[in-house]
Amino acid sequence: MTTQAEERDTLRADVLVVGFGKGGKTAARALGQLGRTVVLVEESERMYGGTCPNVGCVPSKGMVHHSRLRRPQDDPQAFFEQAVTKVQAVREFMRKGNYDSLNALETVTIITGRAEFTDPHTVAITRQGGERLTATAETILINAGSRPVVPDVPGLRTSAHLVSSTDLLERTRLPKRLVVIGGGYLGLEFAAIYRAFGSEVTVLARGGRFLPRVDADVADAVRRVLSGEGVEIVLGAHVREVRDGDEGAAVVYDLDGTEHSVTADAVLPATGRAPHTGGLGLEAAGVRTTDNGAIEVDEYLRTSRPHIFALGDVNGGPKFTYVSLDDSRIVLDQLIGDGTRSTADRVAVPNTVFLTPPLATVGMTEQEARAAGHRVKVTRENVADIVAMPRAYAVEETRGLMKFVIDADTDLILGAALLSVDAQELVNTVALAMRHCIPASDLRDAVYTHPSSTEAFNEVPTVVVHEDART
Ligand SMILES: Cc1cc2nc3c(=O)[nH]c(=O)nc-3n(C[C@H](O)[C@H](O)[C@H](O)COP(=O)(O)OP(=O)(O)OC[C@H]3O[C@@H](n4cnc5c(N)ncnc54)[C@H](O)[C@@H]3O)c2cc1C
Ligand SMILES: NC(=O)c1ccc[n+]([C@@H]2O[C@H](COP(=O)([O-])OP(=O)(O)OC[C@H]3O[C@@H](n4cnc5c(N)ncnc54)[C@H](O)[C@@H]3O)[C@@H](O)[C@H]2O)c1
Repeated sequence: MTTQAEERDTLRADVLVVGFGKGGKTAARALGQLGRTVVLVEESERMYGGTCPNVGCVPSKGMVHHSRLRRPQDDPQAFFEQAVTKVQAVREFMRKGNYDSLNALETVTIITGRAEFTDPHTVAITRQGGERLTATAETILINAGSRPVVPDVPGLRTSAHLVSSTDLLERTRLPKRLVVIGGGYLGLEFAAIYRAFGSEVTVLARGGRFLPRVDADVADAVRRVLSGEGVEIVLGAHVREVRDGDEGAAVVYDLDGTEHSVTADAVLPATGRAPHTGGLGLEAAGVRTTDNGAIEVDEYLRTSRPHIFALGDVNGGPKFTYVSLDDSRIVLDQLIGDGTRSTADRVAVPNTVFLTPPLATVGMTEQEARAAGHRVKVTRENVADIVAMPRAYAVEETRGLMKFVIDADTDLILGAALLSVDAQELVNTVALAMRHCIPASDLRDAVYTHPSSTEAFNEVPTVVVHEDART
């Protein structure tokens, strides 16, 4: 039974959103604009807008940008400090913009506090300082994001030199020697950023193959770019221990049966992120999780309680801002549309590792295409050799390559890997072509602006380096 005081402190809304991430805020705005009452609960006032604008995509790409502007005569520490200040100012601008744009809607109430389910329709909210209130709604959207995983390496979690990506983005002291454990998205982006700012950087990557999710020729090209910038990449490293000492942390690893050690004043584990479900009280709501700790959802993002949806990183799908955004489209379609949109509609979702030049990929690798039974035609060219793309020379960035994997029988594009200037933009055009079954020859014969990077598409699909024989 609820007491009178609890009744008074209970917020009632049509929709309750837990977490101010991309999916949650987009859905909250759309529903609020339609006149639905929405309560959005965000645990930290520093996180209005979620991970991406505060401690993720936007500040990290800001740091990529600033790191490339450093000239040899610039003092590394002073330059770095200025860059952090500028990037944090953008964060503040975006944080405020995110808050204001939702707060401006009369139908939306933002509560800053931590939400925990007490039953399938209710959450208890604990504000900073301990004040508690409750919120209840017919429909609930969970958009609680993810948390970095710190591997269970002796000495790592207690090391004074352990840093997270958030720590690195916020601190104004440039690490002299950075060791990155893990060679995925975050590891490689941060390695390149801090190297360009002037840190000595070592990436310890497990497994014998660099970037296992791309073809070996592309991975080699990426490795050459990073090594050329002075990033040391150790493949097949098994990190055994982190030992703090006077000179910093000694990161001890095995390589081919021999023990090695590298000393660092900052150690960044970049070994993946896990869905942030701890403390949500999902049991009280009857919401099931998977073996990986993600909230279990169907293709419409409904959880095991059909009135509760999970959007973004917390549902265990690909961890990208644009996927969280697409999740909001699916949920909105369930709530106010015809209910047909689902995760199955996602075809040719591209992604980019924001190196310099960026690596952008979409669809299948050459290996995957063959495994899927296609007769494959591969076209590939080094950026420096693409006559149709003088932009690479104009902007002095001729590193990298472009590669297309094409179905040799249908001429449909199966996948592409673009390591080149502007790749983060180019890949979206390829993805659109793939989604709409536009053949490679149409991409080749289209009229593009000049001098642009897209012009490369006039040429690269003609440079065949391999075609599987007909069987
Ligand atoms: C350094 C870095 C760089 C990245 N770069 C890119 C990139 O370039 N491109 C890209 O697409 N993706 C990138 N990502 C991934 C991207 O940031 C995430 O996939 C995306 O932000 C996830 O959004 P979301 O909607 O799942 O939730 P989030 O934006 O993570 O929001 C979840 C919110 O919920 C709040 N919350 C959690 N639990 C509770 C609770 N119990 N009560 C109240 N509030 C709660 C959190 O404080 C948080 O604000 C990057 C990630 C990192 C860390
Ligand atoms: N540009 C972008 O879109 C971008 C940038 C940064 C982060 N992100 C997102 O953030 C998430 C987290 O990034 P991430 O790079 O941490 O994860 P990730 O999954 O991309 O890479 C983790 C890497 O760490 C390795 N690894 C795991 N355990 C290890 C261990 N004990 N020792 C050594 N290596 C180990 C894995 O083999 C893998 O290569 C990603 O899923 C990604 O979606 C995206």
